[in-house]
Amino acid sequence: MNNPDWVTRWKEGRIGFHRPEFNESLLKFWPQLDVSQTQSVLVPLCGKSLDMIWLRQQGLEVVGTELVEMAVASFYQEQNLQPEVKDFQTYRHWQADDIHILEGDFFALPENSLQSPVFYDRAALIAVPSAMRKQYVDQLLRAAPNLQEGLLITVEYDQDLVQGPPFSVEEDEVRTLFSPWFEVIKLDAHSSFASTSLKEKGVNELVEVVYKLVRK
Ligand SMILES: C[S@@+](CC[C@H](N)C(=O)[O-])C[C@H]1O[C@@H](n2cnc3c(N)ncnc32)[C@H](O)[C@@H]1O
Repeated sequence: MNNPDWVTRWKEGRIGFHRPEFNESLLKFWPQLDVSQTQSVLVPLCGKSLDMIWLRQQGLEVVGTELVEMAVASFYQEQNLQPEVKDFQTYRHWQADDIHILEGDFFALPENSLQSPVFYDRAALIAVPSAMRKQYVDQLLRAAPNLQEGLLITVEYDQDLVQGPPFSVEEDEVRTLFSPWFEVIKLDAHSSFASTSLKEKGVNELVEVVYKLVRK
C-alpha cells in the first residue's frame, strides 16, 4: 500500500470513490445488524465519507481512521464542525460531535486502541492491495479486538482491465480472510456505478457485494 499515492490522490482531487450521498446499501442493510446495544462504530479508512454522518444520526459514536490529513480536515470543514485535535504517538485524534477520526497509518495503530464492537467497511478492504489484505484483517482485530459484527461492502469487476484501487475482491477471498473470526453472510450483490476513471479504462459495470460479518 503506497501511502504517498493516497496523499497525492487527495491533493489532486482524484477521489472518485467519494460519494455525495449516503451509501444505499448502508441504509438498506444496517438494520440487519444486531446493533441495538451498540454505542460505537468503527469506520476504517474512512476518507471524508458522508456515511459517518448517517451513522452518527443513528445515535452512534463514530470512530474513523484515515491516513491523509487533507481528507480529515475536509470532512470536518464540509460538515461545519469545529474539531478538537490532539496528538498521540502514532496518530492524531480529531473529534467533534462524537465523530472521532484517528489520522495516521491504520497499520500502525496500537493494539487494543479501538473499542467499537461494530465496524462498517465500504471501500476500505478494496483499497488494500492483495498482498496486504490479510494484514488488514489481522490489524483490524489487533487494534479493535472487541469487534462482534461488521457490514462489509466490496466490488467485483474484471481486474484484467485495470489495476486497482479499487481492487476487485471476490467472495472466496472475503471468506478466506474473515472466516477464521467471523461467520460471513452474503446479503446482496447488485450492479453499481463505475467511477469515471474506471469507465475510461473500460470498466463499464461492476458488482457491489454486501456482507454481514458476525463474530464466531
Ligand atoms: C477508497 S478510499 C475510501 C474512503 C471511504 N471509506 C469512502 O467510502 O469514501 C480509501 C481511503 O483510505 C485511506 N487510506 C489509505 N491507506 C491508509 C492507511 N494505511 N491508513 C489509513 N487510511 C488509509 C485513503 O486516504 C482513502 O481516503
